[in-house]
Amino acid sequence: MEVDNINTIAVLGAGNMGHGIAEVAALAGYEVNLRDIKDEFVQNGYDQIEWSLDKLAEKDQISDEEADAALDRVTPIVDFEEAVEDADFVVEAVPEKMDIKKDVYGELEEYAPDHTIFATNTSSLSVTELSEVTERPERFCGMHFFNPPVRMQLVEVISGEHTDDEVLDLTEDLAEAMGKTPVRVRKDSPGFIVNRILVPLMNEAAWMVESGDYTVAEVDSATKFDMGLPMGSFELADQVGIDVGYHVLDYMNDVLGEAYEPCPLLVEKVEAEKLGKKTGEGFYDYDEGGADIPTDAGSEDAVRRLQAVMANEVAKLVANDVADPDAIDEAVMLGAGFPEGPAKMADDAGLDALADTLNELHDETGAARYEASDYLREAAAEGGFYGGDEESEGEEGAYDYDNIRVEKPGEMVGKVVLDRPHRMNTVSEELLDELGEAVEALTEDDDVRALLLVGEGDKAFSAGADVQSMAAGGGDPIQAVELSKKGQDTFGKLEACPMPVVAGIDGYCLGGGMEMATCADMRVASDRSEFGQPEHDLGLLPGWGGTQRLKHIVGEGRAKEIIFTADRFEAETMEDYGFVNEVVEVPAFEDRAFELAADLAAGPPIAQKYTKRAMLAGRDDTDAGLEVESQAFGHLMNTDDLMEGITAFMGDGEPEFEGK
Ligand SMILES: C/C=C/C(=O)SCCNC(=O)CCNC(=O)[C@H](O)C(C)(C)COP(=O)(O)OP(=O)(O)OC[C@H]1O[C@@H](n2cnc3c(N)ncnc32)[C@H](O)[C@@H]1OP(=O)(O)O
Repeated sequence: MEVDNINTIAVLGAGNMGHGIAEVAALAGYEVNLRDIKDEFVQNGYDQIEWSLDKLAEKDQISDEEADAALDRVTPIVDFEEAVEDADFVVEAVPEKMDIKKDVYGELEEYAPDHTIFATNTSSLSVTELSEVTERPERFCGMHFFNPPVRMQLVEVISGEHTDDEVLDLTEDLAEAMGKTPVRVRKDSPGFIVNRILVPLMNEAAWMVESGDYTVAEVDSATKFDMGLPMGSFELADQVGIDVGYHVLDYMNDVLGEAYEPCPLLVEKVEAEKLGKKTGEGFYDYDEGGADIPTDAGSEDAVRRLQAVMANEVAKLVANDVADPDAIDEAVMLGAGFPEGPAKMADDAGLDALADTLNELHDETGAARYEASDYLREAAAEGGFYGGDEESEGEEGAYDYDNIRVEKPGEMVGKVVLDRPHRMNTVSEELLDELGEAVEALTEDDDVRALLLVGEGDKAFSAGADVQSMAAGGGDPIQAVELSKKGQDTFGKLEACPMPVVAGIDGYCLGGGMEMATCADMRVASDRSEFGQPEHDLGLLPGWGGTQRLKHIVGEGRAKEIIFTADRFEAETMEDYGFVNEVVEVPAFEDRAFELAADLAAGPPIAQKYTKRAMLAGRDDTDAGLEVESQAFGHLMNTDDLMEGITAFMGDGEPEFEGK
């Protein structure tokens, strides 16, 4: 079966995950049978879908017509046979109890057509064990969505022991057709990828406090502000539910052994029913304002310990062939919002140092959880999980980055894609470094004569500085000055790049993202794009050149309006203000942005370079600009490009400039 043969999807269970998955499937154009055991359950799920679709339409993420059409595709059903008899694919999302799920599969096998694929949305149970209840274990896999499915990009596609590869391929195709990013989990291993990293992290946080060496505030400050993770470890445990984390850990403990022994601190919380946010109290008291994490209570020791434990989990997953480091990193960034994956973080920290930390803790405590996996040392000897190959040449020659992609789509265009769609292509320090390097390398690349700068995905060009990784600086003023300078300098490279630069903007273009786009020579935007400098709303100012560069494009009055109001502006308004050169409807946007870049790439490189240089030099000093202009005018007299241009003009042809 191919993904195109899937028309009807049955979603079993209309709870939080079930109705969310049904919504995603309906939005992707599938007929969806949403089934639960009682009318009121299934109706409640249906109402939630309606509410969520309305919200998407309110936010202009879909049109009213698309919302209505998606809802029309969902049929709420209680009768089991009716729900599955015409289903090509079934996603089961009933409660996380082995017995309940097994009963459901018994019934499902009875009524589902032979060709139907079964996928369980379990986050913690064995896919293999569930598959063995059915008569089609080879057409059974895990399809683990994250909560809420409509917003979370990641789907872990898990192979059971008997699953056919074609079934995994098809399930990945289906996840992509639903607009999600699938990550393959090659083995049915407890916690799969994301929970396998997060749950031991929470457990280690608890052991650190249990040992008396750290407080909750110190561990959470280290996690959130030193490591830059979206939440403190305890804050995360409270958010997920301490009981949920505990049950996954308990299962890991059963299957994987002593290294996953739950910390007594977690057990105490579960026994006292202080389960986190949902019960009003966990590690934090939510009647008293919840998590209030100090920005400066972390320490290098605490960070190293948490990183060492995560690195050990990465090593075990890789050694056991569950997933590769890049799949682990992608899954954890998409599923847990980490700014960087745990394998990359561990490589940066140094695997030998992390293994030493584990050894020291093991010597001190004798606890199995600190036994370093053999593979951790092996990977260290090979230069890291990525084998020290981060600098190696990728398909596009030397262009191999983590936060951006460089492509050469032809016609002498160098395309730079801001590639952090899981975080709205926000700009981290690493992204700045990579962008600066890429602009320099592209400038030297003979195959490239114009740059096209775009954002990955359809949500954002860039939503600005990554506030989370900015907070990871712990609010240090000196570091912030340096960060501001780095952004100014990097975008300055774009501005001073001798080639024409086009920014292709589709979606949000905010804060630092707008400051980056300001440094392009021309801006093409889709009609759904929104612009703004929201920094004043955060008590900041546009510190990557926004106070200086924007006014040269829109004038000081408009620049002040944009910065002081911190409002969001539509593409057409920004066209009126002179910021956007051209607004294009969404379907035509990509082609038009490329076409403009390709047009500019066909222009005379030397004249273009000097034009940019003269205009930049003349920005604050017209005489200096005029001087550059006249000198450049003289230089151009001596170029082959001038002859080519004039000959083509006389002969009525198109010039072919060579930059000579
Ligand atoms: C010197 C330069 C300074 C600056 O640039 S300061 C930053 C300026 N930028 C902003 O203030 C924009 C902040 N973001 C927003 O206002 C909203 O987001 C949007 C309007 C862009 C989108 O809203 P919606 O569609 O409702 O999505 P969502 O749930 O808010 O965001 C999706 C995920 O993206 C993360 N995110 C968005 N912007 C940033 C950011 N600037 N820094 C870090 N993360 C960001 C969110 O947190 C969330 O993540 P999760 O799904 O994990 O909850």
